[in-house]
Amino acid sequence: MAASSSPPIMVNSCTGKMGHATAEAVVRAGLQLVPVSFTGASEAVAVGNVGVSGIPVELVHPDERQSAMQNLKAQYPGLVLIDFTLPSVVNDNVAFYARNGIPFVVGTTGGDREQLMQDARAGNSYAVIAPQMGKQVVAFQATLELMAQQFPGAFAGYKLEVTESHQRQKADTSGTAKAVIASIAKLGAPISEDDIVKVRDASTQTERLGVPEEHLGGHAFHTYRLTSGDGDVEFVFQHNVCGRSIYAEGTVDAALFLAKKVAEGSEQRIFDMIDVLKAGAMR
Ligand SMILES: NC(=O)C1=CN([C@@H]2O[C@H](COP(=O)(O)OP(=O)(O)OC[C@H]3O[C@@H](n4cnc5c(N)ncnc54)[C@H](OP(=O)(O)O)[C@@H]3O)[C@@H](O)[C@H]2O)C=CC1
Ligand SMILES: O=C(O)C1=N[C@H](C(=O)O)C[C@H](O)C1
Repeated sequence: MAASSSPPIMVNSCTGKMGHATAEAVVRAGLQLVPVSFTGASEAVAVGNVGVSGIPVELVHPDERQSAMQNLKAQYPGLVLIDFTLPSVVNDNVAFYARNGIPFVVGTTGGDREQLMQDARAGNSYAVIAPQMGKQVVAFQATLELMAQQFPGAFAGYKLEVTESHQRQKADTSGTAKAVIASIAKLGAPISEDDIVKVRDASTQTERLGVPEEHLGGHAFHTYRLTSGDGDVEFVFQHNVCGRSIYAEGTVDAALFLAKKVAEGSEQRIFDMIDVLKAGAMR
């Protein structure tokens, strides 16, 4: 494997909101953005390319991606892929990356997560896979997980209520919320993923949750409320994010971390963002 502390980075898809923000963060970090991006079959492809910080990035239709991949592997040794696509295509993409033996970072949520992990493992892939890339939110997740390990059942008998609010177009239930309830379940207050309340309408977002009008198109407001059986005690954990730069910066950290792991020939090959944070690899 090519050793690289400064790997060429390809972002799929630069036509999407997170993909574009991440590609911009790659450029901001002074790293080499591969000027090619796999994208969906929508009309965006008709445009042929998309500009990222003034760099024209060629768009590749799913039908063309295998032949493009051959060229990219030859042209960009040490390549790291980043995937911010859609829950409906993430499994197919991960299987494709794994088949091609390229290290990858997956921020895309949803899809069949068990299958996704299975495909990454079957390909013996180097990968960072996480539903949340924002450093401080990852630290919160890590803290909850530590609390669950140290004090399992500490919240037994408590009732958990979870609300997540995102931009109208978000198809799936928050992957972060799903991960957080898995930790809270170990603390003794389990709920089903179906019980997570999804808010997607603008009036509830602005009037009830306080989402600023200008961030209706890009926000992630999460509230986890734990109430004791008798109603006398309440804990509320909340993280409210406007915009996408917190995730884009964290994703660049993940790509650099992964390139280092490849260069070291690390035995562990699959990581999450808690691993990246613990390694002190988040700026
Ligand atoms: N881990 C984290 O920290 C974060 C994760 N996310 C997750 O990232 C994902 C993307 O979110 P967001 O950017 O808002 O979504 P968008 O809808 O803005 O972008 C999705 C992009 O995927 C493209 N796409 C569709 N099919 C394919 C394909 N087969 N190959 C490559 N690209 C394809 C679409 O292109 P086209 O229009 O041509 O179909 C579109 O540009 C979601 O799952 C979201 O939950 C978001 C924020 C943070
Ligand atoms: O789609 C988004 O925007 C986000 N998705 C991730 C999730 O599903 O948890 C992370 C963050 O909430 C933003």
